[in-house]
Amino acid sequence: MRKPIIAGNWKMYKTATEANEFVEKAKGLVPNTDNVDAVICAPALFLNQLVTSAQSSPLQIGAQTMHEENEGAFTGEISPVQLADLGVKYVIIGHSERRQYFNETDASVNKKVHAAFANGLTPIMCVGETLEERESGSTGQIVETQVEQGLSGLSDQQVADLVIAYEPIWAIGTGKTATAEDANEVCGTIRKKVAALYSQETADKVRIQYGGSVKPANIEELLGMEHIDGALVGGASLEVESFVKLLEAGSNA
Ligand SMILES: O=C[C@H](O)COP(=O)(O)O
Repeated sequence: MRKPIIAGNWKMYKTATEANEFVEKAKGLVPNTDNVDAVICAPALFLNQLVTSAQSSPLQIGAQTMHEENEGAFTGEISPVQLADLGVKYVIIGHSERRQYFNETDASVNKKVHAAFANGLTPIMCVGETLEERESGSTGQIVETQVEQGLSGLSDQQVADLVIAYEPIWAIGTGKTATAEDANEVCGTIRKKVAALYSQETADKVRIQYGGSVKPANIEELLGMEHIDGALVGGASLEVESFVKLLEAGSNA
């Protein structure tokens, strides 16, 4: 059985003070980690302080993006070496907002996934279709291509260790959630693609999250689905109370 992973993505929200207060409060409330992985992906500015504050608690800290090079003249960017040095464990790669506003492509996502592994970070690789793509019936083909290109050149072990987040773009921050059945169907398509590219054994190990308007009211149904192993959560991860409820659902899944 795959261990559920609930990851909050704070995006560009919270001040340093608010971020600290959240982690101080949340870290004592994270349920039994044998049953769920709990991650907060915070703005890069706060990673240092949050890793320190979450130390020796089950809460793990992740980044929201990174550059693919270890170092260099890339003004404003943050490297995998710098993240790993801080003690960051996870990094979101290729979130749809990065693809849409910062020109990230499947090719750059693939480079970043390799760079994350090379530095001991676990990538949360995001895939998902637009509303137009869904309506034209090309969801399966879109996510299969994103998976194939994003994973290109990885070993079986690396694929088994990474996390894939399926986020239909039309469901992000809109209050519209894919039905649990629809989300499960696409997560199943992703797993089947991993099996075709690697092996059934590897596909059975990779954890696939659903993301898009996940909240305490809908998480249980989503986690009850065969191919959904967790959630990547924006809005509902900003308040301790709702984040902890999501973790509890993960722990009981
Ligand atoms: O990374 C998280 C997703 O973009 C989902 O955001 P949301 O839960 O606010 O819809």
